[in-house]
Amino acid sequence: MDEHDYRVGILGATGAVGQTFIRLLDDHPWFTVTSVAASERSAGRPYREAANWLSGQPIPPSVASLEVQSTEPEAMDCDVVFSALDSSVAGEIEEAFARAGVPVVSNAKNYRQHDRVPLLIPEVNPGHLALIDEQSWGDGGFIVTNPNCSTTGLICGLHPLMDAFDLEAVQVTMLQALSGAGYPGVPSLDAVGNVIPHIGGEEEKLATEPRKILGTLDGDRIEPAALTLSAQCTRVPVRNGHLACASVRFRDDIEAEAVADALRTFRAPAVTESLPSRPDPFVQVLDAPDAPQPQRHVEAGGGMTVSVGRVQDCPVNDVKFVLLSHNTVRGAAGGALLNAELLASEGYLDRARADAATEPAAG
Ligand SMILES: NC(=O)C1=CN([C@@H]2O[C@H](COP(=O)(O)OP(=O)(O)OC[C@H]3O[C@@H](n4cnc5c(N)ncnc54)[C@H](OP(=O)(O)O)[C@@H]3O)[C@@H](O)[C@H]2O)C=CC1
Ligand SMILES: N[C@@H](CC(=O)OP(=O)(O)O)C(=O)O
Repeated sequence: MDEHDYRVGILGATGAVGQTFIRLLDDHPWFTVTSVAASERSAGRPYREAANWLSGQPIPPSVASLEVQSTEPEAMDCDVVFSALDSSVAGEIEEAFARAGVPVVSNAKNYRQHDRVPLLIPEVNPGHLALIDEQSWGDGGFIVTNPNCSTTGLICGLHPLMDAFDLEAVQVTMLQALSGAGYPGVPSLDAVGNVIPHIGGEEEKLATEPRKILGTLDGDRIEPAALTLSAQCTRVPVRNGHLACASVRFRDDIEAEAVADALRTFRAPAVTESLPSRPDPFVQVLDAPDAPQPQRHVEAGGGMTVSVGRVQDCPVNDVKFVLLSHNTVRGAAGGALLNAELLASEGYLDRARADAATEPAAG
């Protein structure tokens, strides 16, 4: 048996992100999917019938035959749940699992701004995991979230710059893929040959989530980073891959070459080294004048490596660049999986399992 060996339940398993979890967890060395849950529309049916499977690869046979459960703690036989629930129901359901002593690794937005809930990218703010010790749902359960998909990609590019320099402000225009809107998502007549310059709530998330992620843990709270960030978010007819056209301003005198160098030489913290889904490199800098492109570069590092190109001096801010990240892998299920791997390697899942074995689950 591996040092790490956990039974995983997936909440919202039939949806687009839930399916990506199932795909990424196939043959995972530490995690085995033992339960899948979704709405009452799907509960009671075999997974292969309940899910409108979107991937070209077949459903892993061990999952295809599982019966879909209702999203109640007592219906799920697992050590940890991954949540890909619709945000209209995620808040209540995730809380019920945490109160029942189950660790919740959530991809939904509901608890991202909760004072005691880490908004986590393992390579960026692994120390924020300590907030878990301040959570008090009962019975050892806890909630950890990953950021919005656009936020995740952008932060992967900004964190090495904040590490190396005194970053003051960021202006970014996001070109966001259709898969970010789930399935079936944006109506085809709105999407094809068009750009929609509004994604509900997205610009607000980009204004707030980075400040928490890049903030400093101060006792039992995060002191938000002093960073000014303004975003414009558009939906474009691309299948996968959110592209960010960004410019950054520093408090010191920094040029494009130094920015490219900081991105190339950044090394993720040692605590991430043993994590199976950790990409290497974390960020790749591409020199071709027409890179990065969603079609060519979105699958870098299995969808976990962020690509940066067109790093240039900028007459308005100091430096500008184009950044590409996989919105449903690095920005959703893959990011959450990496969070769960960090929880495992730092002992949080073993601790929760030990607590669950000694205390009766909440009713
Ligand atoms: N980090 C990020 O940036 C991203 C986050 N997301 C977030 O991930 C989540 C899932 O997104 P996506 O997969 O696209 O959404 P989908 O609509 O494809 O899937 C939603 C899932 O939630 C289930 N569900 C819906 N209503 C209920 C209910 N009342 N009770 C129990 N389960 C329910 C559905 O079950 P059923 O099939 O039975 O209806 C389905 O499994 C959302 O919160 C979304 O915002 C998504 C993309 C990127
Ligand atoms: N809004 C994102 C996807 C998403 O669901 O984001 P969030 O996890 O912040 O709700 C997009 O459209 O690409």
